[in-house]
Amino acid sequence: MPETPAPPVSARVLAVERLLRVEADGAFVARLGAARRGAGRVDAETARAASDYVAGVTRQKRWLDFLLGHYVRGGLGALDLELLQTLRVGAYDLVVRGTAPHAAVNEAVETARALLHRGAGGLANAVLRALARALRDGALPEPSTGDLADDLAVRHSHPTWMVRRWLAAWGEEATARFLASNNEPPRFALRATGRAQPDGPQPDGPGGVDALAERLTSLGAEPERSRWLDDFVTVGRLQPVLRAGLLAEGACAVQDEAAGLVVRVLDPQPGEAVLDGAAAPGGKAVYAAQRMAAGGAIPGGAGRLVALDVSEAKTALVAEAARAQGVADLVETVTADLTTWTPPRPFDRVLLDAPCSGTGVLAKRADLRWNRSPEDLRELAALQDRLLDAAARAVRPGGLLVYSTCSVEAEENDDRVGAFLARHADFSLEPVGALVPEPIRDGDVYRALPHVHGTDGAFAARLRRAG
Ligand SMILES: C[S@@+](CC[C@H](N)C(=O)[O-])C[C@H]1O[C@@H](n2cnc3c(N)ncnc32)[C@H](O)[C@@H]1O
Repeated sequence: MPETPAPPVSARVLAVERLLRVEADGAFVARLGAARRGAGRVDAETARAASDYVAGVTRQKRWLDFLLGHYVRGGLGALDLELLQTLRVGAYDLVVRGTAPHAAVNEAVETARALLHRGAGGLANAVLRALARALRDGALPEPSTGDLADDLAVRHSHPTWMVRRWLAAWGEEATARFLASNNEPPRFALRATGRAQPDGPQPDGPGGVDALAERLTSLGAEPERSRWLDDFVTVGRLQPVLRAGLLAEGACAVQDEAAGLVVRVLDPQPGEAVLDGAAAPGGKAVYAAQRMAAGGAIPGGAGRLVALDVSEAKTALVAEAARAQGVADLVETVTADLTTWTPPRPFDRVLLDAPCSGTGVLAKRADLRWNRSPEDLRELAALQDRLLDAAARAVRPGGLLVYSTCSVEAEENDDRVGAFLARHADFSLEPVGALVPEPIRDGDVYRALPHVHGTDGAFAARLRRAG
């Protein structure tokens, strides 16, 4: 008997199944997506559409639950979990994606029936029709608790404790813009590696960016040149880039412009000894090595970048990226705990891209906002101080230490630099100056903010050791 092929699964059903697993296991959204692909009954387009739903609903769930709570008698707590997720996907379709109400409601009814029973379909129909009517009439419920932090947190779907901190630091207008930007579908930046035309002549533009842009255009990826870096482009969707194998081939690397600018702040030079003390998965280390290689001939083969990370599995990723992008001979990987590691020699430049809360990358890491707590910030600050002290021991007299994070919290950025300088009289803050474009500088330091610069959030400071 020939096997009957399994019926295709709809993107919304697949999204609901994945959302249930996210809630049950706390599994990271991106990895979940990867794990389900290739299961047979789901084609690539359906899997991609489901991933978009999972990321979007995960980001917006506080706002979606607030809306749905107005139309579900007895409250959301009484619903089957499958039905709750189905309603979230339906509400996301309606209020965020702007899917036609008829289609959004029908899809939700079908999803509820497929996963539960007819009755669930009826409830989905009633709830989402009521929501669609409110949307049509411009009468969506708005949070109004009288507590601005709480109201903004619900409206923009963030934890209240985070919003309270940003309000205190930045005020209402900037906070609201930041929150909104964390819910925008992110654009992805790609760094040209000089290998976009491996068999052709030396490509034009820094890092062969023109050749890369040409290839991306031919794939329909619609690249735009980066506003901040002459060797970066941005694209709206990564799928065509992945499908064409450009990453595996080493033709480009996925790296946010904000991360690329940290390497510009480090400004590694050919022939120097450079340490990246928290290197995995290697985006900055590999870019730094490429800048060193592109900067000119290395006298006597001197000049190497040591990429150190505490995680052995992740250090392997650095080596892999260095190989794929053609700088394996410049990058030496080391698996060690930086706080107990003895540097084999003094380094001209040291980068410490510290573990952090990641509040600058909330748009890309859909689940991150729900997995952080105020205690994390305190623990991270203590770890950042220990790592900074360890990194400082590796810097030669007269050498440079660059401290960076992908956080927007002063407690992880400016305050750590201030505390470091108070502990280390032999270091002083050196302005980043023209190493990064003027609009993305903040006094002496580099600070990228998603709602201001359209990049991830990031911070970097140059700390010069006295000679
Ligand atoms: C923000 S990530 C680095 C990202 C990397 N610089 C890049 O651009 O791809 C921080 C890294 O610090 C590493 N790390 C944490 N504690 C460490 C320690 N004690 N010693 C060395 N590395 C550590 C983590 O494993 C993690 O890979």
